[in-house]
Amino acid sequence: MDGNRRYAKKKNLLEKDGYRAGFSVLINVLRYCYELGMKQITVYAFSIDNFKRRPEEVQSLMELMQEKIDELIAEESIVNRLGIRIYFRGNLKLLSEPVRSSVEMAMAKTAGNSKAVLSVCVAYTSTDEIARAVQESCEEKQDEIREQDASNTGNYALEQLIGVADIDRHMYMAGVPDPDVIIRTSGGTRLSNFLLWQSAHCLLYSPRALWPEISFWHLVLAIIYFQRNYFYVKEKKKQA
Ligand SMILES: CC(C)=CCC/C(C)=C/CC/C(C)=C/COP(=O)(O)OP(=O)(O)O
Repeated sequence: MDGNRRYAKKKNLLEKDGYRAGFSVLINVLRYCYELGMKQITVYAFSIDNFKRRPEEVQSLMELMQEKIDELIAEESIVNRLGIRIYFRGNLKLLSEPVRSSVEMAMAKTAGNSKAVLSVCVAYTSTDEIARAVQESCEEKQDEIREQDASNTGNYALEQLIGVADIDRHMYMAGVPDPDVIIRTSGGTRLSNFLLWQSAHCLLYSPRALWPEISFWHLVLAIIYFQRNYFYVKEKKKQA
């Protein structure tokens, strides 16, 4: 959801109002995706690198997130009306205690929704996700690794103990199908440490519009782009 601050500057708004506009667009996009039949939506809301921004900016974004999470899970919210289950994915222990509580409450309160899934990546970077998943996979196989150690043959068969499927299971994104398309707004064609593991066969679509300018038609164009390239993606997945 790139381009909120640029949008604020362009419209002569305060930075935090750029983020507010970004959140409103997220709600619209959720509705459009639902209407267009997309069942899995993942948004990159706050990276681990974003913690390095000015403390006032981080604070204001966290406050906004907390306020908006409460709106998202209100009884009559769009999320509940459409039956969307929310997951927050990332290194959640890096969040402050109040934000973490809101995030956990949102996951618990929407656990009964089953029509679609919204994954919100917060305190997330792909490299952190991969490193943690590898560490956890090793921890899980500790006993076997120790046994090999004790046998003292010097021949480690780690590739038999830890494979792609083991690492997959320990990802923050575990259980979410790999994305078909990543849409990066504001014209950038970088992944910025987002879903690196999961995007092996994924298309990247980058409309010039800033995130708060994204409309229904931008999504329709993204889908057309996907449809035109679908057979290539399908073939690549088959060969993988
Ligand atoms: C509850 C919930 C999910 C809230 C999400 C709110 C929201 C829109 C967050 C986006 C945050 C962010 C750091 C975007 C990157 O654009 P940028 O600000 O870096 O923009 P720039 O590239 O113009 O500087």
